[in-house]
Amino acid sequence: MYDKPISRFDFSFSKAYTLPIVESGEPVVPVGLCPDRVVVLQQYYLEGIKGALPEAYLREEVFRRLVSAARNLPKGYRFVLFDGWRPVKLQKGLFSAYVERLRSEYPDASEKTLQEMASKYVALPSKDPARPSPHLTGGAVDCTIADEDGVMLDMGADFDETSNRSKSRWLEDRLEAGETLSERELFVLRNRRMLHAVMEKAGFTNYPEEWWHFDYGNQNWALITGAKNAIYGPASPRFAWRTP
Ligand SMILES: C[C@@H](N)C(=O)N[C@H](C)C(=O)O
Ligand SMILES: [Zn+2]
Repeated sequence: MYDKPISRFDFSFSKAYTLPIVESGEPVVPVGLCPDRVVVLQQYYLEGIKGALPEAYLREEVFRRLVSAARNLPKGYRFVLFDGWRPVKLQKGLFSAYVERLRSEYPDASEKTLQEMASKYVALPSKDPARPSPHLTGGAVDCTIADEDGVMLDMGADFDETSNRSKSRWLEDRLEAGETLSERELFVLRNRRMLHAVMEKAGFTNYPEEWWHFDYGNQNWALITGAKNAIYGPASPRFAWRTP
């Protein structure tokens, strides 16, 4: 069970952003209404990041696919959703916070270099209809799995950890290189494979630098699946009284 290796993909945002988008017009819906399968833990709201909201939102089909993926988890297990749809203000807040962190680590690096480095872990903020940041489309999901006690599985790297350990294939690569993994690492490998397998079965693709980030319907997804176009451009939930 869960012994299929996580596949390799040579991903690049610049390639993904060249793909056409044929917008489906599907609504962006709240996620908190299916807590037996998906627990919402809005990490950026909890951390007080500007633009973050207390509820999570996804395109309707993405939400349905996430719920259907949860049905393939072991009994009592659920998804924990750290983030879904993002307003551009939040994408900008995350990007600039990370650029500032990198600036203090690399004081001599140019602005262009810092932005290139930052975009490995936070997509460039953009609501350009031809190249939107993935989370602005409502088609990107940052998630993990919790067991029947509500404890998150050990994935070997924290959510949003900016290190090599976050690579989805971190342990696959070490195994392929002939390394012997510890008991804990074998457990982590099985947990990552479980997450990957259930998400892939539900039609999601994974961003190879982050074990927690999955896509459906946006340009990242179109690049990895070979679909001729993405179906989600930038979108927003309907807020009658507020524009985020
Ligand atoms: C910030 C992180 N959780 C994430 O979602 N990164 C990807 C690259 C993104 O911003 O789309
Ligand atoms: Zn993400």
